[in-house]
Amino acid sequence: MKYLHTMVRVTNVEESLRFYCQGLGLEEVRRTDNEKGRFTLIFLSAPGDKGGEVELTYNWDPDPQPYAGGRNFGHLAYRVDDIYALCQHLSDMGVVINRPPRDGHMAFVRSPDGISIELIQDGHLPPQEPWASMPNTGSW
Ligand SMILES: C[C@@H](O)C(=O)SC[C@H](NC(=O)CC[C@H](N)C(=O)O)C(=O)NCC(=O)O
Ligand code: NI
Repeated sequence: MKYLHTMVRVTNVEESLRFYCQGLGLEEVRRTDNEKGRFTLIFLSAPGDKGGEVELTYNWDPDPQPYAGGRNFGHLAYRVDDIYALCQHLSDMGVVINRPPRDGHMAFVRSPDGISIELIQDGHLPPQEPWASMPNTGSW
């Protein structure tokens, strides 16, 4: 058995690609438009990591039920090279750093649709300003 992907439903393709690609650095590997089902699937993966993909599902017609994550879904986790630089980049793009990387090891942000994303850097780094003093803005 091989892990393939995690599917998340998105309400806005452009905003989602701005977050997942321009923000996190994922790349679009393929896309399918389904005229009959009236939806688009966009598969993203981290550069050089053909293992786990994220499948963004965009339904062309608004869903009668707003997408509200159940407590049974936790997060998508990525190992990153420089957690401080990535969080600064995301913050500069207007992404809220819900849980700043105080210990230089782990941070949490959310996608435009509220999907929790865990960022992990191997090895603990000393706290670096300003993240070390940044309030924890998330409800974790
Ligand atoms: C391509 C393969 O990886 C899929 O996941 S297709 C699964 C299929 N997706 C859809 O029909 C997308 C549109 C649908 N309205 C939706 O929002 O899911 C499917 O069976 N989806 C049902 C599900 O619960 O995943
Ligand atoms: Ni799928």
